Amino acid sequence: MSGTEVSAEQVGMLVLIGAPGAGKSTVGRRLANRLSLPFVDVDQLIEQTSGREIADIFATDGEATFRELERAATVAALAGSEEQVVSLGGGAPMTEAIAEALAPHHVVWLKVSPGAAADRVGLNVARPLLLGNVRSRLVSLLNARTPTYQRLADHVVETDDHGADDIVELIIEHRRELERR
Ligand SMILES: Nc1ncnc2c1ncn2[C@@H]1O[C@H](COP(=O)(O)OP(=O)(O)OP(=O)(O)O)[C@@H](O)[C@H]1O
Ligand SMILES: O=C(O)C1=C[C@@H](O)[C@@H](O)[C@H](O)C1
Ligand SMILES: [Mg+2]
Repeated sequence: MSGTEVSAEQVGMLVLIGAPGAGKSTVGRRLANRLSLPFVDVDQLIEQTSGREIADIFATDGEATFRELERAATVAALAGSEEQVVSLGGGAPMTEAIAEALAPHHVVWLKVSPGAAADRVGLNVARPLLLGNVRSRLVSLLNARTPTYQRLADHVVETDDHGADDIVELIIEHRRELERR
């Protein structure tokens, strides 16, 4: 295979998990382009289907309402075995029904340190759980979530020292190795 496109044969559903700022949306979109696969960003899907921004759902209805919308949208996106790339919300794997729905798929954890994630997300108010001291919020989130990300991932990619395009290539190379086995 030559050029920028890569065969999608045997790729299966590829799901990106990780903290806010890990690069799930950015890497997911580029990966899907490279593999010529559909791309689903569940945060965007929730915003499109509800007609509301996630920050507004958190502020008006609270986190529990958002988590229920997230559960329904994510479990639906993960149903079946369609060849696609799916980027989850940062907290999605903490919901048990979502963790269970990940089991049949190839799950890639984009690992990021709190410092690198804070530098990437900056002071973007579209991330309601990071309001206040972004770095210390990320430290808390990562402490609580790292064991779950670790448990659910089939493949871990360290992102602090790699640009998004490099990460796309690392994931594609790993997939090729899996397919050769
Ligand atoms: N590997 C990388 N190196 C440097 N910057 C990156 C990298 N990946 C993503 N970014 C940048 O970091 C910011 C956050 O990335 P992105 O929105 O893709 O993260 P996310 O994991 O989807 O976060 P969230 O969980 O909040 O949706 C964006 O500005 C993006 O351009
Ligand atoms: O880390 C989290 O819990 C979140 C991350 C975002 O992707 C959104 O799903 C939402 O802002 C919650
Ligand atoms: Mg995102």
